[in-house]
Amino acid sequence: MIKILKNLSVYKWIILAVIGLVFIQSMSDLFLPTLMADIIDKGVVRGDTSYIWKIGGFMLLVSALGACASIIASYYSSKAAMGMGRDLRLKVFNHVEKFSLQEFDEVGTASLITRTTNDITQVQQVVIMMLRMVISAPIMLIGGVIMAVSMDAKLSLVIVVTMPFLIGSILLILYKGVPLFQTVQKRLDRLNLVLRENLTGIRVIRAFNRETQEKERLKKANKELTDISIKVNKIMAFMMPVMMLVMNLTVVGIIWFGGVRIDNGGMQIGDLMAFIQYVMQIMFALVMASMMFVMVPRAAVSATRINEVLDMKPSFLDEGTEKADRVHGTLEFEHVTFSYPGAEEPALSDISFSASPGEITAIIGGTGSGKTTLVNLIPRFYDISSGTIRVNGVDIRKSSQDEVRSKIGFVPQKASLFTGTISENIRFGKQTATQDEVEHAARIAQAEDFISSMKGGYEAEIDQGGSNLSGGQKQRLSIARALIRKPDIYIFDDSFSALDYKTDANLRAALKDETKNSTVLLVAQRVSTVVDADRIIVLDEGHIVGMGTHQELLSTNDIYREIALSQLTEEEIA
Ligand SMILES: Nc1ncnc2c1ncn2[C@@H]1O[C@H](COP(=O)(O)OP(=O)(O)OP(=O)(O)O)[C@@H](O)[C@H]1O
Repeated sequence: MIKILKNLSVYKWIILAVIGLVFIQSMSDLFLPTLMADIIDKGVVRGDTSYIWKIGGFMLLVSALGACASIIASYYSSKAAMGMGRDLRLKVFNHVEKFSLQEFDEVGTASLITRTTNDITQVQQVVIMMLRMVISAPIMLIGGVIMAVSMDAKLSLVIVVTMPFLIGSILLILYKGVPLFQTVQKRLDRLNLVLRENLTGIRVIRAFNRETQEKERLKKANKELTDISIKVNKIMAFMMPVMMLVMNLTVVGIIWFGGVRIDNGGMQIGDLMAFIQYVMQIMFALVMASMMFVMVPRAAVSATRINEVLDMKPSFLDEGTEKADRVHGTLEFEHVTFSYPGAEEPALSDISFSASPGEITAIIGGTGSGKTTLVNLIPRFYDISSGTIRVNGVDIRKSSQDEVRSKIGFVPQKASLFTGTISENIRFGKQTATQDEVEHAARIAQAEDFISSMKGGYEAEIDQGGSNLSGGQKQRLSIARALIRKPDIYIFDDSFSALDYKTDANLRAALKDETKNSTVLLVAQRVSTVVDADRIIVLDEGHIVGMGTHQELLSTNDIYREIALSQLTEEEIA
């Protein structure tokens, strides 16, 4: 929590102002009962109206000052807390941006979202409370005790008796409630996860008629969160009644014993009324403090969750400085082995090959053979366990990730687009691209026809996740986005599978010219897509089990022949 609060340091002047204002407000609150005692004892009892007017006016002034200080303090404390929330969200987001996919897998996207939103809001709320109460509660407590004792030390014994009850019951409630806060946040994570899966997977859920089961799943996660929240609130709900009970009993005790003291002539009526107010202030200070004790542990849980993300070191550092431009358009894998964290077997073992400019290297293999894993290693989404990968003749660990990625045009297996226009989505690959470049990329990616048939053409809006486009259209835009960069290395991860055979063939033909000075890595399921490749790598369970041209592999590689025969006729193969 303290670590998170350090983020407030940029607002130190605002905080100092809040502290000053809260101090003024607390002092005026402490001063008022004494003035009231004065009015009663010297004005009301003696019938001195001018004294009542004089002190009454002064009381109004003091309260006005206190009220102004309180309003301005509220404004500035909210400003500091909200500012801190904004900064933290940005900080977490920027930090997460540096993560490799390994860290994403570890924390989970749903949890990252909860941590950046709900957890930060929890901390934000507690900061507002803290700024207001951290100063005023001790002042009111200590000031109240001093004033009460100075008014009547004997009567103060009543507080000494009741206070331990109050503090004891608050501690007991906290002891029961606080451990549950962690569970509340975890269950919120879970609810977010189920919600996210449901909303993003709505088509599949409907197609498989899984609505009922999914509703049940959501109901369960929702109920679990509700149950634990109710449990926590039930415990916390005891707090107020217990405190009010003790407070009211204390007041009854004071009136009782105070009445006796007034009867004996040891105390004046105005003093008793002021005394009651001071005791109320002491009790309220304790109530405020206990509210802090409820909110701080909850926010501390959130702070820990935020810190977990902030403290998470990317599994590899981005320390390389070399320029990746020794031999343009080349890609080399040298004895590369890679295992996912926690996996028993490596996903890729001893992968070696090299590709030169103008060449197409295709990767083919069964599902789960490691094709996507292999291409994900090139932009350094994951770091390899051993071996070397060279892009443009430079070891990717010796260059910065930005440098390596700037040389790559990556088309992922699942086309993901962003809200915005078609041309904005294509320009995602190169911000500075001209309209001609955008159109050229779209033409090569065989996207021109469908773009021009859309209302607004290149300025047509794309819905969230590209939901108003077909799978093949999304795929073509995602290809255009990579082409526009004119990179040294093109990576197509099974990017042609959503295209019909004709478009697939046209696209590959158009690409040939475009990629003369680059190297192309092409993951494919269809043999027809890879027949013209200069080199086909056959992957099986993470191993290269064959490498060569279509014809070479047909005669030498059983696995490749099997794949080819399952898809093409004997004539097509020949
Ligand atoms: N993020 C991950 N964490 C752990 N294991 C993973 C992860 N991604 C993939 N794997 C495992 O690595 C292996 C290779 O997966 P990969 O996605 O590379 O296969 P693929 O050949 O691309 O398959 P497909 O053709 O179905 O896309 C699989 O056994 C898979 O279970």
